Amino acid sequence: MKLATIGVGNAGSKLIDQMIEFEFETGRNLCRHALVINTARTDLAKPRNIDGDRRVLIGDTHRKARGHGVGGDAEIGAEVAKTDIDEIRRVFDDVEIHEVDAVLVAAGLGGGTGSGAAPVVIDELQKMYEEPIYGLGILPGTYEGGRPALNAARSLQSFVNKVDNFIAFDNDAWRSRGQTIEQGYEEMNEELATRIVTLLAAGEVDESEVGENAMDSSDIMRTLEVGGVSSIGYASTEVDVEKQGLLAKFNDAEESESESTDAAKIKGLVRRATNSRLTVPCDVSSADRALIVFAGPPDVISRKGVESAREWLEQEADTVDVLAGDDPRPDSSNLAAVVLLSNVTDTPRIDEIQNQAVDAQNKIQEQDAVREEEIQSLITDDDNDLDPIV
Ligand SMILES: Nc1nc2c(ncn2[C@@H]2O[C@H](COP(=O)(O)OP(=O)(O)OP(=O)(O)O)[C@@H](O)[C@H]2O)c(=O)[nH]1
Repeated sequence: MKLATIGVGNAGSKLIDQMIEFEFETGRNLCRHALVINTARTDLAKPRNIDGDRRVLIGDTHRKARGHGVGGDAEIGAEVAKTDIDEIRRVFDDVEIHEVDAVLVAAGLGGGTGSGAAPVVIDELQKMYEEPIYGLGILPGTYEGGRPALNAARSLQSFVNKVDNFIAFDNDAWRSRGQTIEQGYEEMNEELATRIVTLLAAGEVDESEVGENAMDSSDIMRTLEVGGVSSIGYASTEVDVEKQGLLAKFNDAEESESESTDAAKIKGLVRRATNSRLTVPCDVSSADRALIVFAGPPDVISRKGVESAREWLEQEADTVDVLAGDDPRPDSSNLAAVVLLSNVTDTPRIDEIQNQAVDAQNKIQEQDAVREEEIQSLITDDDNDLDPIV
């Protein structure tokens, strides 16, 4: 697949940057266009793989932002994106949209810029292009408190309603003990970039150059077109280079034995990917559609294994809509299986965020009511202090 990628806010920009890094390292070419949008000048300077003219600072003339971010305020995030929409549109104009299959917008939903500005950006993209728009959103951790949860709950709803599919990543599920938050983020970004690029870069190669088992970008788009929230599972294994070289010399009996071992390994890999820590924890059987990409040297991808893995996933996901295909990487020293679970409806963390957001909203309303009462009593006291008119 070929993508135009847009990072909104700090987390969104870091993610796009990390995706490009992973691409370089593995010889892929998924992100044909990459741009980042932010309200904080210092954060905008951080990505290592984005050209200077592909970084857009918004809200620098807004009295509450002034190039320093919006401090978690999603309303200001949305406001500055609307005010500076011409600037954003001007940078979009340079995107050669006919070169890409879809647009991916990434954002941290707990932040003011990510949650507020990203939906405005998506609205604009929809006005400009016919191509599908996918969202990649990071859900804030419980430890961050009510405000990020409230931002996320609101933004999630508008993301899911607007985009063609929303791929979620849960910071809570990926947090490890004994790390600072920053160290944790770095690792999480690497994990997420590995999954998203391995999945979406399948089908980037011209069909005529690869075998009939190759995954096509239209298969991925078909799986995503059901909309809703999606989750991704991943597992990989080292490839035995020696054995690959020896395979051709096997006699018939040895070949069929080795074939069934390879088939079992392929199925085992898909099982491991499905039962691994998913980008957002969910009940696998609630998926509407699913897809498996095998990325690695084509010689080690047993057809029998692919078919039995596909059948196994059909049962697990309780859907007949399961596609499987290869992303041939002849020089790779490992084989990865990525499982996309599309439109999953049973996602406990999303329910939790919604509850956390309701609590936060109630608390804000209570605080507002107390403040209102205090103001009223001050006014009344002031009235009482007035000298009687004689
Ligand atoms: N996984 C991951 N999550 C991050 C990272 N940085 C921030 N987050 C999460 O994303 C949310 C938003 O943070 P930022 O992206 O810094 O905020 P912003 O969208 O730039 O908005 P403001 O700072 O309010 O202007 C946070 O609440 C965290 O949940 C990161 O590098 N990786």
